[in-house]
Amino acid sequence: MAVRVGLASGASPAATFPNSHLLEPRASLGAWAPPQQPRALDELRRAVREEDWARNYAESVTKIQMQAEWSASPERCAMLQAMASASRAERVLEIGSFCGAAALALAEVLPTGGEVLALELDEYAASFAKRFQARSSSGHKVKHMVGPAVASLRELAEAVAAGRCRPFDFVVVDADKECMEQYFDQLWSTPGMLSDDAVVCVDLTPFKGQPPLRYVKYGFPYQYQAESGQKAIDALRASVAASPRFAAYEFGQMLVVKGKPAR
Ligand SMILES: C[S@@+](CC[C@H](N)C(=O)[O-])C[C@H]1O[C@@H](n2cnc3c(N)ncnc32)[C@H](O)[C@@H]1O
Repeated sequence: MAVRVGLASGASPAATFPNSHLLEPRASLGAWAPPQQPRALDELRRAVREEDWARNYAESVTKIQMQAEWSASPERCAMLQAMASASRAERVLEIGSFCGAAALALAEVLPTGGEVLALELDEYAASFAKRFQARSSSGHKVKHMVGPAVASLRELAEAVAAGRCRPFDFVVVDADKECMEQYFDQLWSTPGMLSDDAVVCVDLTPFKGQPPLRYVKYGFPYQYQAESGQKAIDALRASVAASPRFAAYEFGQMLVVKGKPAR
């Protein structure tokens, strides 16, 4: 009868073929690993965390007091990537792109020829995004429009009407809460702005993306304060739920909306 000698028998893992590689000193094993390229998106996230956003605002580098926490988390990016891929999106619009974490993540899953158009109020945030897009093989798919999103959307509506802009398949609304319903209405009321199967994701996180912050001079310590935006969030939720035009789902702090097919 053959005697089976396995690890459970107490044999040294290095004493049995083909485990001889375990005898190699650790340092030489490293030679087998391919060099790890840090992803541009990881580098972007680190740089956003390390940036002094309070000082940028104090020194008028940015228009509003921004916060590193606004940047899309790996989980949010993965969720957006999964939805955009599942809906076979080619053209993506992001309203409120900050330093471009979600825009770059979405660009990574778009097919060749796909495009992410990132709308952002602040020039500094947009140029921050461009630095990291330049280091990514998908970065060329991201284009920017800088300025108030209401004005950018109006410009886009004109371009759509003139046939200079194709409909968007996937939209992320993640800017100020005050105008979120206006952005939503601009998207759905402009003929040709959205494709028939478009998916629109609206961020529902209170306080996120809210400008400008008020500096409260009374009390101690002095601090900046922002509106939570909760009223605007509730109003959009209610109007979408009441409309026979939409099918909506809520998850991951987002309202995900699709148009219902006409009967
Ligand atoms: C929560 S952050 C966006 C995060 C981003 N989606 C990401 O993936 O990291 C909100 C952004 O909206 C921008 N924003 C706020 N009000 C805006 C407006 N009226 N027009 C355009 N952008 C605006 C802010 O400057 C900020 O960068």
